[in-house]
Amino acid sequence: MRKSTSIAIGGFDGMHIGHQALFRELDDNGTIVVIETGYANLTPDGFRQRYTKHRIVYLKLGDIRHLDGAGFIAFLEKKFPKLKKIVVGYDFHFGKDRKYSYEDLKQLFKGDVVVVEEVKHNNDSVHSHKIRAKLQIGDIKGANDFLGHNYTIVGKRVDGQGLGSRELVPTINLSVKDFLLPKEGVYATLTRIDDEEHFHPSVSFIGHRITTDGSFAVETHILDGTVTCKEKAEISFVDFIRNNEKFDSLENLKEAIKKDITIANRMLKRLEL
Ligand SMILES: Cc1cc2nc3c(=O)[nH]c(=O)nc-3n(C[C@H](O)[C@H](O)[C@H](O)COP(=O)(O)O)c2cc1C
Ligand SMILES: Nc1ncnc2c1ncn2[C@@H]1O[C@H](COP(=O)(O)OP(=O)(O)OP(=O)(O)O)[C@@H](O)[C@H]1O
Repeated sequence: MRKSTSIAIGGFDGMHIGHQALFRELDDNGTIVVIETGYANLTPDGFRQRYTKHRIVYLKLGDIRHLDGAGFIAFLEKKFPKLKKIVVGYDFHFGKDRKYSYEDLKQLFKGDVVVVEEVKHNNDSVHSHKIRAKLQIGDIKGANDFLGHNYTIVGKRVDGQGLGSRELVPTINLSVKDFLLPKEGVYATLTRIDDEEHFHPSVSFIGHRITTDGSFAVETHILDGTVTCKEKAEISFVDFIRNNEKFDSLENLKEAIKKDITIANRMLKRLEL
């Protein structure tokens, strides 16, 4: 923090293409200042770091929300004594009742204030809350376009019913905390197991297993061979395949899963072209 000469400020949940436009304005000693609201569920915990090479510093909203414009600048200058440049987006607001904007920053800060113009995709303004809404309706492609990367979650391996490998297909079952889960259904995905470097093509299910025991599960079936997962896996969503369904028999579920596998293979193959 002592060395930081430029900072970008915001919530930055998702690290989407709008956020990345701000980061491009940072110099080599640039720091991303995340104001933590407690609502981050696209990139919770330390997950934002994987989407940037810049250092990230976290500030609690409660520590700064009471400050007025001058107080906020004084706070930043104390924290970053070498600060020369502040980067924010066109709609950045801060302080009590979000009363202050980039205009105030420009008036109060002695250095440069860079205001990044609205980043849009297909004429639609990119924002974290819209990405959440897209995931909740299963619009993976739309979410990924806004993110500029595949939406990715991490989970701890847990035991399943054991039914998959006996009667259907083997799956890695995951317990996922803190990440927003896309709507219930079946997805073409890429899965990284434990600390492996590469991702496996996979087909994943999120939802209540209404055909079997009714309980909620996040599971992934690996398409390129037999694997062992010790601790954790990471699922990267590529496309939506179908809704969660209740089948009359395990046979019918098995048939549906076979079709899912064919569709997932086709969707994932397109990536290699
Ligand atoms: C590709 C795929 C699609 C699935 N689709 C459904 C579904 O539509 N409805 C459902 O109730 N369960 C579905 N499941 C979950 C199965 O019910 C689950 O894998 C099975 O109960 C075995 O669970 P286990 O891994 O805990 O043994 C699906 C699983 C996979 C891998
Ligand atoms: N589409 C965008 N174009 C340009 N700047 C943006 C865009 N979205 C966010 N920013 C800027 O990035 C910083 C972080 O903003 P913030 O965390 O509020 O992102 P957001 O995507 O707007 O989130 P939410 O949807 O939850 O409001 C702010 O300085 C904001 O002005």
